[in-house]
Amino acid sequence: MTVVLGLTGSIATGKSTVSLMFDEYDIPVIDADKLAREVVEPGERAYQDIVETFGSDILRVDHKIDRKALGDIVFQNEDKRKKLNAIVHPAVRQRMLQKRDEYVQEECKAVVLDIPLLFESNLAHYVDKILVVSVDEQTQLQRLMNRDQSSQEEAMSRINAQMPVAEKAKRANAVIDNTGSKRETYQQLEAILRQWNII
Ligand SMILES: CC(C)(COP(=O)(O)OP(=O)(O)OC[C@H]1O[C@@H](n2cnc3c(N)ncnc32)[C@H](O)[C@@H]1O)[C@@H](O)C(=O)NCCC(=O)NCCS
Ligand SMILES: Nc1ncnc2c1ncn2[C@@H]1O[C@H](COP(=O)(O)OP(=O)(O)OP(=O)(O)O)[C@@H](O)[C@H]1O
Repeated sequence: MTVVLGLTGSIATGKSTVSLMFDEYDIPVIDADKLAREVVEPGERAYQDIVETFGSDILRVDHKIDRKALGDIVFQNEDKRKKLNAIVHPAVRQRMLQKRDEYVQEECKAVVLDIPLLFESNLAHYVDKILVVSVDEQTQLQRLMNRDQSSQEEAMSRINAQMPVAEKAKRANAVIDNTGSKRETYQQLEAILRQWNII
């Protein structure tokens, strides 16, 4: 039986960093952020809906969606964010579950669903176990600003668009504290996967 692992955390707490570590164990990862980029490519249904809802000002000269411009809109305004979510999330969910089922059919030992909004979007029932990647708020803010070269204000508006990571940690089956080095994070992941008899 394939164990379906839900990997989550809050923005910039280290989900992508941890998701890369599953490679080491040949455990496949389905990345919701990546699927969310695929479903808004020109020609896709969600692309059309986004242009109709937000106008052509959010398009680049090559007609692709200007993610920075759209992000500036939706992370400042909850109603607009909900509208974007309502367009993008159903398409992401459909692709994610299709991929999950393919791995289950292949009888993989485990498959990871890397979903930033696992709790916010009530997706916990799609997975068997939930792993939350956590850091303290100061580290989260600093890493986000460094990674995205963003101001404190921009970073805070993104952080505030999600459930606090401490809240997510309370609902997890296991928590990885990613405040230390990547090596320490890797060791925690390994211990959890052993405990769950996945490796
Ligand atoms: C607003 C958009 C265009 C900004 O794109 P950008 O390339 O700047 O960011 P990216 O997609 O890489 O997301 C970075 C992180 O932001 C956070 N985030 C993204 N969307 C949301 C959202 N709707 N609500 C809360 N947090 C979000 C996640 O932690 C994500 O890992 C994009 O995030 C988007 O289309 N979001 C809606 C779809 C979505 O919810 N994706 C997240 C998981 S499915
Ligand atoms: N243990 C660590 N030590 C130092 N830097 C780290 C560590 N873990 C992650 N980082 C850095 O912090 C930033 C955020 O990490 P990452 O992109 O993995 O977060 P994320 O949770 O996937 O973010 P998002 O929600 O935006 O997808 C990245 O620049 C990453 O290189």
